[in-house]
Order: sequence, then C-alpha cells, then structure tokens
Amino acid sequence: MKKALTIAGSDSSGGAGIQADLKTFSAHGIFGMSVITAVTAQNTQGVFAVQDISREVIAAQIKAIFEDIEVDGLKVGMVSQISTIEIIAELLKVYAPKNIVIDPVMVSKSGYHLLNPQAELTLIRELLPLATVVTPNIPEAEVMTKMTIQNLTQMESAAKYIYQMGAKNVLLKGGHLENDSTDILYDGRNFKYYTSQRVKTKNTHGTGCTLSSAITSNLALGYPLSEAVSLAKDYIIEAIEHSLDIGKGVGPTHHFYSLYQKAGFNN
Ligand SMILES: Nc1ncnc2c1ncn2[C@@H]1O[C@H](COP(=O)(O)OP(=O)(O)OP(=O)(O)O)[C@@H](O)[C@H]1O
Ligand SMILES: Cc1ncc(COP(=O)(O)O)c(N)n1
Repeated sequence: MKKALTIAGSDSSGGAGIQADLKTFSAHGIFGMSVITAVTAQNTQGVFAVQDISREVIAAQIKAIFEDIEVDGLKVGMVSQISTIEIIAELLKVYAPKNIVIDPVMVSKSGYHLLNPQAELTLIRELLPLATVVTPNIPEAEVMTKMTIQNLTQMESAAKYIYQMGAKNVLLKGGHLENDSTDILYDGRNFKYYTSQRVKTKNTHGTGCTLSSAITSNLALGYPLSEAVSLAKDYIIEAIEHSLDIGKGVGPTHHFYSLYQKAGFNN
C-alpha cells in the first residue's frame, strides 16, 4: 500500500486541513499520515482560535515518521509561523521525499490569516524550491507575485513568475475567478489547462486542501504530474458536486465511496 503524509493544520470541523487530507488519501486507497502544525478551532462559519504546535514537536513528528516509514507522497498545507516553516524545510532537505506538493495556504475562506503575514516571504524562500508542484489560489498568487490576477492571461504571467521563484511546477487554481473554473499548470516550458464547469454551491470549504491531497495521492500512486492533476480535478469536481450542507456557513466537500472505488483501491 502506498503511503502519504500531510503536514498541515487541524480543522476541528473536518472540512479542510489535516482532516480533508486524510479523507482524500483514504478515498484513493492510500495509507495517510499526519504532522500537525497547528490546531484550529473552526467550523463552517469561521476560525475562532489557533494554537501553534511548537517547532520541537513538529520536528519530532516529522522524524518519527521518516525514521520508520517510507513516504511516497507528501503535502504541506497550513504552516502558520516562520519557525515552523524553517524546521519543515530543514527536515525535508534531510529526508528528501520524492513527491512534494506545497499548498501555500494563507487566508481561510472565512478571512482568517492562517499564515502569519510576516512568514509569507519565508514560505516562498524556504518551501517553494522543494516543491514538485506548488498550488496557489488566485489571492495567494497575488500575494506571491504582487500582481493583480483577473483573467487567464494574468494567471499565465503569475504562474511564470512563481515558477521563477523556484517551484519545479506551478498549478495556479482559478476557483476564485468568475465563470468556469480553470486551473493552469506551468512546467517552465508549457501551459496545460484544466477546465470544468463551475458547480453552483456555497459549500466549498476545503476545496484547495482536497485538491492538493488528491494530487499528492496520485503522485504517490505513480502517475506523472499532468495526469495526477487531471485525476485530482475529476476528484474535486465530484467532491464539490456532492458537497454537504452541514452547518450554517460554507459546508465541506464530500469524499464518498464511489470516489474511493474510482481511485483504484487495489493500487
Ligand atoms: N464552484 C466550483 N466549481 C468547480 N470547481 C471549483 C469550484 N470552486 C473551486 N473549484 C476548484 O477547486 C479547486 C480548489 O480551488 P480554489 O481556488 O477553491 O482553492 P482554494 O481557495 O485554495 O481552496 P481552500 O481555500 O478552500 O482550501 C480548483 O481546482 C478549483 O478550480
Ligand atoms: C487547518 C486549515 N487548513 C486550511 C484551510 C483552508 O481552507 P478554506 O480556505 O476552505 O477555509 C483551513 N480553513 N483550515
């Protein structure tokens, strides 16, 4: 069985963060493991408190896994503080896992700064060069590039800019633009476009986490990146189409059994 690791924050309401990642790994028939960087108190309506996990305990979690278990794919989500980012980068250089997906989580859908704004540059400097692929959404790409992004041409320029910051591949997600939802993948030479119709729902809590952990799963299963992204797009669309009207705010995506079957449990 393939094994994947998520280094991210805990979402008490189960829609995003570590919880979304582990559900996605399971739905792909992958054994999921976690390094928790922060515990958040949140639900479909907002984030109410955050406790950052210490640098020492984050390091101990990473070492405990890598000293014992092979990691076929890894994703990094919410990292919150400069010291957290530094220790993660340091240890990823030591253990050098094959497939690293960096989801540069900055601000939650409800507007809470999950990444300390002072740590943005550290994330770019320390984590981007380690990424097999980095998966910013439009607001994150705007922070990283200081560009305004309102259309596909501007998305392409931003993807090129982020590539030059050191990521081997950039998947710029278009979920925040109007009309169809198009994500673009840039490998330093060519663009690939992944377009799907926009699902009309308010329940998109955790879409970015789900997409990046689906990509991680597919890379762990051995798919090349462009196929890993394409399969992950199919997965996120179904998960959004079947999203759950749980709670009073933005409900979560749904990882249900037929996705699990489709993802090929026998791998
Ligand atoms: N309403 C929608 N219909 C179809 N696809 C969507 C919709 N919303 C988002 N997506 C897709 O979901 C994926 C995640 O994109 P999005 O831009 O929402 O990420 P995100 O903002 O990082 O998510 P989050 O902050 O919830 O983790 C992308 O592939 C995007 O195209
Ligand atoms: C722990 C954690 N990680 C990531 C997100 C981003 O997800 P969203 O933008 O859907 O709130 C979140 N809300 N919580």
